[in-house]
Amino acid sequence: MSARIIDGKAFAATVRGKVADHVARLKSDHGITPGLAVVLVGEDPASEVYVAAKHKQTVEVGMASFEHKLPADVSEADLFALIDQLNADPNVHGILCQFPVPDHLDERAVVARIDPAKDVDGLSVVNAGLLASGEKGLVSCTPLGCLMLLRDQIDAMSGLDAVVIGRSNLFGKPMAQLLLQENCTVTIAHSRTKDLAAVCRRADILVAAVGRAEMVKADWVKPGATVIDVGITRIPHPDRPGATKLLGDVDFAQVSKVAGAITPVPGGVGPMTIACLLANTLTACCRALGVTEPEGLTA
Ligand SMILES: Nc1nc2c(c(=O)[nH]1)N[C@@H](CN(C=O)c1ccc(C(=O)N[C@@H](CCC(=O)O)C(=O)O)cc1)CN2
Repeated sequence: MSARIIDGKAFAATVRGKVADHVARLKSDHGITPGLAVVLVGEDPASEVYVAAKHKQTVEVGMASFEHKLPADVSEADLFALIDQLNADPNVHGILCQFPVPDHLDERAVVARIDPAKDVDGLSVVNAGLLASGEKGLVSCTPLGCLMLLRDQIDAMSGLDAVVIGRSNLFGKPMAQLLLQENCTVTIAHSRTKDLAAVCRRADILVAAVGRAEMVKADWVKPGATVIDVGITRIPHPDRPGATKLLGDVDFAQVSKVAGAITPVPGGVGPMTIACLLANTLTACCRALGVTEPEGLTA
């Protein structure tokens, strides 16, 4: 048996299309252009690529993009002054600081400085608390993207066993909350979980976000399960000197023979992250204006 390959790149394009349609309506009906501000501290090469992609896709869906690049040694006070200015700017509906930030800055303090209504990364304590309470907030982009892919793949998630490997605030915890909201029976597994393979084998939905390349093997997966791979590890390409290759947390070649459906890396979950960031910015803008929110773009 060979698993269905979940095409996250195509799905993300559909999400961006829906966002663009709604942005056009906001402009024509209300004269409003949603705006996203992205703050990049330092020169991490991967972050520069992601921030450039965010800018390009923001403009493509018709939103305003505000990019702020700060030096790696920027003080916390200067970074906070910029965030305060963005919080107060009525043309900015979403704000995010690209992670990781340099070591002298505290990611949690940075997130806490952002107005929760503009926290389109959904990482603030307020938004995490709203999600945990089942109330309306802004949901972290990568878990929201995984939820959209799962809803598209599985007709009835209610009652299914879901295992999330990874317990980060950015991904594992919000992912587990979203699966719980879908009435799954949810287990959060992590580095201290006993017999991780056996725990994973129970899952109808297995979501891997451990950050260890190809850790999830075929005998960890229940036949027919839906497998979502959130890992991205870049390694030197085995056949092409100087080139690199991306690996997920799942051994794709092995697991795709057992799973019912699986996301590839690249082209699975990754593209959904930026698509959901745009969806969150649109949602934040609609809420700020008190106008109808788009359907199907939130949890
Ligand atoms: N403030 C945040 N920082 C970071 C986040 C985040 O959600 N908020 N997530 C990641 C980086 N990221 C977006 O910021 C991101 C990661 C991956 C992709 C993506 O499209 N990946 C492609 C492969 C791209 C490549 O070739 O490298 C894929 O998987 O197909 C988009 C965005 C950390 N920081």
